[in-house]
Amino acid sequence: MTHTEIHPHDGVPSHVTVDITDFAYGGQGIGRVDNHVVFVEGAVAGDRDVAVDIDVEHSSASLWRGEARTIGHRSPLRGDGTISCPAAEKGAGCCDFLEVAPDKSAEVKASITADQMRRIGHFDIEPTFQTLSPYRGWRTRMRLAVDDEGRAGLRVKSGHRVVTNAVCSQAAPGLMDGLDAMRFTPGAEVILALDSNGIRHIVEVDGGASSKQRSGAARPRTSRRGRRGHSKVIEGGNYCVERISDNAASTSSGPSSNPAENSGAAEGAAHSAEGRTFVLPPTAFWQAHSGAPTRYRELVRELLPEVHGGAAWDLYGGIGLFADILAEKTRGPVDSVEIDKNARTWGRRSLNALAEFSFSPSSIRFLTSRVDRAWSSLRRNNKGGVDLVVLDPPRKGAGTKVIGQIAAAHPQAVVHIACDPATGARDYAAWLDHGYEISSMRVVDAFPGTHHMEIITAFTKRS
Ligand SMILES: C[S@@+](CC[C@H](N)C(=O)[O-])C[C@H]1O[C@@H](n2cnc3c(N)ncnc32)[C@H](O)[C@@H]1O
Repeated sequence: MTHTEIHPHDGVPSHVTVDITDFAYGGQGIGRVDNHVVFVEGAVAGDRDVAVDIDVEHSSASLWRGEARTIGHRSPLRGDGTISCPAAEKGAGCCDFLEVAPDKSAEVKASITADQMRRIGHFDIEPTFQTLSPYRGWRTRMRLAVDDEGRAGLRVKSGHRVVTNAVCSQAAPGLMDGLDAMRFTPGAEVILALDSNGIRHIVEVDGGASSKQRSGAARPRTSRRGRRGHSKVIEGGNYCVERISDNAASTSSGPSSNPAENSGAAEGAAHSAEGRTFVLPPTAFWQAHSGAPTRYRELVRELLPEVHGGAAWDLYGGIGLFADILAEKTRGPVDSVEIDKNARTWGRRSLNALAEFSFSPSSIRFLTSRVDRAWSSLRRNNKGGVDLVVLDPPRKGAGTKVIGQIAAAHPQAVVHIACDPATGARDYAAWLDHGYEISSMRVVDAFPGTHHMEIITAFTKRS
């Protein structure tokens, strides 16, 4: 049923009643009123007779945005409402997909992915989907903002206000405990990491605020000033570690109620994946879901063929989560390319800690470079060409130019991991344009309770 109501403002009504037919990538429900598309927060595809308060300020003549006030008939995709997030209830922009039933979430995300592939990539596909346990308490890494009073918390969905004194239900047990009592530098950011030994690492890094905006505690000694959202890892900062579970004995300097007093060199956080231990700074990239590193390694292993005597690239490689798998597959050289200059040291250290190898550890080379500037080194290192490629770019994707450059080296098989279906669709279409076909696309519900997902796609060269 559709129904528009009263108080038109520049042609945009203040209330409508709609049926919700689809999901937007962003988690909102989509309904239609005549020729108008309505994006509805809090609505789920399949809801009917949804009364919507329209946000007139943020709507245009053709696209209206609003929030569900009441749901006439609930969608079968809805959960029973028993899962909640205290931080989201206070306005934090964290858990924005809790209306969808946990056992339907992966399927819904696969259909959102298929929709993005069709609209942006202009190809049809039905991805398979997988869940990842646990559904709540899965996040081992968090980046928090610090408010004017030095309290750390999550930002509200749209805006800069920081939600404090509320735990996000994504957080692994203990990750956010006791934050209310801690004080940090106003304007800074706080990284929390819970490692596989049950050690919590708390690092204060520069949040990009000017010194005039700061007050109170001293600046982190070794941090560099950076823009918010800048992709470089900011090193140093005030740091403390503490043991919050009985999994292992801690050699930490904490606990402390004031991490700002615990300035010191960053120790590594130990994370395990498929039984392998990777040690890396808490500020470096590591997959957020506790089960993701193992699952992704299993998928990369499953989706790539063995090419003994070949060569491989692990692009956007982090500390080399996939490099040893590529080395096993090729028994030849693997180049892991990563922009973070610490990755080489920590990647090598983690590799050297391996007790057994089915490959030569020296065959894995860590290159510190942007991927789009690594071609001459990669060509020099791989005169015989490359056979296998894993690429795992950040949310903005690799871009069509980079895909073209990889494709020019003619790898026979590629696994491309995308955490955004829109940029993923653009990049995947570029592979199709360069003579590759999709042999498998898996959507993993790796960010449960949020609208995010991970898409792991295998391509093979068309003969
Ligand atoms: C999604 S993470 C994947 C890391 C790794 N594959 C893993 O799973 O642990 C993306 C990585 O790309 C790195 N990165 C971002 N932009 C880059 C670029 N232009 N060139 C090389 N690495 C980049 C980031 O520092 C980050 O480590």
